[in-house]
Amino acid sequence: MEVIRLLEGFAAALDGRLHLHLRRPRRCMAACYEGGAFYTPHRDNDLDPSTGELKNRRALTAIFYANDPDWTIEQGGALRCHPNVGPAAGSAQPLKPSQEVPMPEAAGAVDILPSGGRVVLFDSRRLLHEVLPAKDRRWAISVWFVTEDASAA
Ligand SMILES: O=C(O)CCC(=O)C(=O)O
Ligand SMILES: [Fe+2]
Repeated sequence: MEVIRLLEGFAAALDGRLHLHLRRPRRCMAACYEGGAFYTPHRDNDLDPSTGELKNRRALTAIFYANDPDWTIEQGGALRCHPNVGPAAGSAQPLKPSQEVPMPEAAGAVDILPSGGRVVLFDSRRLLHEVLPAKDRRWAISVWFVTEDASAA
């Protein structure tokens, strides 16, 4: 599939510079949000508070949006990123979700519209993010690149 190859290309280019030892996953996900669907703030990989270990092996999230390229802010569905919250990865004392979820307009939140053709890459273990309610049907194809050793990189 062309989209997956595209995302793999971006991941490989990043790996070439950052030496994350990324591995191609076996699966990808096509997600369709409809009728005001949203996704609350989360990390794609996080520390399990009970064990202090990362919950999975996801290291890099890569998303391709398969929507109208002229998606507008009125259509909702932005990917809201909170780069100034956290990071959880590697932290001995992860914040509790109730402590770390900022107010919507909290310092430094960045909204990315899911415009068709747009590709977003981010650190699965660090970036707190959410999907705002989408008024129109919203497609996203996601690939989570993993590392052999979750503690690596
Ligand atoms: O579709 C998006 O923009 C992000 C979705 C997401 O955060 C997830 O599936 O973990
Ligand atoms: Fe996510």
